[in-house]
Amino acid sequence: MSEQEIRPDIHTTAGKIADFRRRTEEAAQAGSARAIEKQHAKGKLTARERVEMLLDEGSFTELDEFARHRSTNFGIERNRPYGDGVVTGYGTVDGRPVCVYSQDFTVFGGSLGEVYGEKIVKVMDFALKTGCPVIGINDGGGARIQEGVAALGLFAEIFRRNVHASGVVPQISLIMGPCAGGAVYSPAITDFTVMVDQTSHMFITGPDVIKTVTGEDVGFEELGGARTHNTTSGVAHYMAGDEKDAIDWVKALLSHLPSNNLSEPPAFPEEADLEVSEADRELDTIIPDSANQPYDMHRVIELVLDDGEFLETQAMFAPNIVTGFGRVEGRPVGVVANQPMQFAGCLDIDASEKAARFVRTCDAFNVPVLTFVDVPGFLPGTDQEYNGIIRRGAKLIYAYAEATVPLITVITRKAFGGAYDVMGSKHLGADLNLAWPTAQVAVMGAQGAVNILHRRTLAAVEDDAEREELRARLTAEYEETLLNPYVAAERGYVDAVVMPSETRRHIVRGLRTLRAKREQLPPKKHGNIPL
Ligand SMILES: CCCC(=O)SCCNC(=O)CCNC(=O)[C@H](O)C(C)(C)COP(=O)(O)OP(=O)(O)OC[C@H]1O[C@@H](n2cnc3c(N)ncnc32)[C@H](O)[C@@H]1OP(=O)(O)O
Repeated sequence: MSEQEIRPDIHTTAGKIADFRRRTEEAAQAGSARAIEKQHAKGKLTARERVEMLLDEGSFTELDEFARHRSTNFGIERNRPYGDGVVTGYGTVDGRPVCVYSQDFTVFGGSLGEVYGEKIVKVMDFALKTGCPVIGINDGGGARIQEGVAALGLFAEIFRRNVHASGVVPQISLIMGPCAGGAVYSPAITDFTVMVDQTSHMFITGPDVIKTVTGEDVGFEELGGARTHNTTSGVAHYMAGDEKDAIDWVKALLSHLPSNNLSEPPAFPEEADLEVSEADRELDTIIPDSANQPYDMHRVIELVLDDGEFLETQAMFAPNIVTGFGRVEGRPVGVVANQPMQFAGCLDIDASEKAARFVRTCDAFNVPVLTFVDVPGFLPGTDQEYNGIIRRGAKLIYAYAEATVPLITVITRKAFGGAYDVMGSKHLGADLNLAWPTAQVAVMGAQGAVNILHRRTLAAVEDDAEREELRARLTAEYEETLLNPYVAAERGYVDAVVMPSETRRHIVRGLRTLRAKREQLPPKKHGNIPL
């Protein structure tokens, strides 16, 4: 290749255009061929391949393609790739605008320096100004060591924007490689975090540091892999099988969210058939005769949502409560539901925090919340008490009580004690509270109540058979008096007792009417949710 072909004459228009083309080409191939090969060998896509997969074909407009670092430490000035290791810009997903940044592990291990950070800050500011979601694709070694405090400063600038954007535009983090040290706090502040099984890791301190400080032996996967953060820590909302699965999930998620807090979630023009269908009738037989027998709340949710389609969030974490999105009459709804198949549907710390955050996300983004209740109470135990079920369980009360989006609650079976109050009760501000004839709204179940109320009477009966006969009579008396939905209905605490098969119809009509709902909380700087 001649010297002229490599360096065109930039004193001519043709030369300037050729020079521009050369630079663009260089920017598109910032990582070395070896680094890209290593990336692919790990089953990972490059930063640009991921952006292409996420956005509608041909919709991506890149920003700061020619940005380069200005650092001089440790010889880094000899390597100044265009883009500085992060691809940023905007495009569309299903025709709706989004902003995106994608960390490039093939350049300085995706580590964040000053210029790289400035690029992310710029695209976040752009998203805030234009009111569109930000999707961050994380795959990097955190703060760029050579750039020291400049890198740390830019991380904090990103955190500040994450906080300011919170509740204004949806923020979604895809973790597709390492995300280590303080860098984890940007995804942690965003609304949803998606991890890929085996290839993504999040941790504050890595296995080597842990070994040195605490002596614990733990591998990357066990410490901060996708499974760990989906099942144990609750940091992640979805565990994807591969990168395509992760991106598909994010697209489905976006289809349930508005572009920003001032707009409505996207709706399909559909009119629900309000006739009771065969599928609806399945609900009339779903509750077992025995109060202690579980049933799958997923089925109830599927039978109420359009086409039975439910996008579950945090499915592997705190499975005693189910959260996720679906549609009713073409419009997105958030669903919160106790799951009798896990811990009998009891509320515990993890379930309370999972549901509280979900309700607040729906409220921030104008998504109505449907709550299905079958809760025997809070999970007993010293583990729960010592770890703060009092202050952490309070978050769910807080979330429901401050929510101003339409709230519809359906009590399918148990709604006992404080958990009745917590789970979207009328008293916390729900708009429509329905109960099935199988509902039991009371301070506690029959066995516990009889043991407390009639302990002395029962103890006074010496003959075992006689005592059990009396216990059965007292239990039946309690069940008939209090274990039903009608005491609550008498007081208007439930607005209607409905046939289970008519639930969908009631929800459709309720949501239609509640579209006009306007509610405001007292003006204040901000509340003080028990964190
Ligand atoms: C507020 C935020 C504060 C923070 O971010 S504190 C966290 C600081 N970062 C870290 O402690 C992570 C350091 N890096 C690592 O542990 C590992 O590189 C990591 C991310 C697990 C990836 O491991 P591997 O897949 O084995 O890749 P590798 O080590 O060969 O790295 C590939 C190339 O990337 C480079 N790199 C990785 N992290 C870097 C960093 N933070 N600053 C500057 N360069 C970094 C690394 O030197 C290597 O470069 P090269 O290919 O050998 O030229």
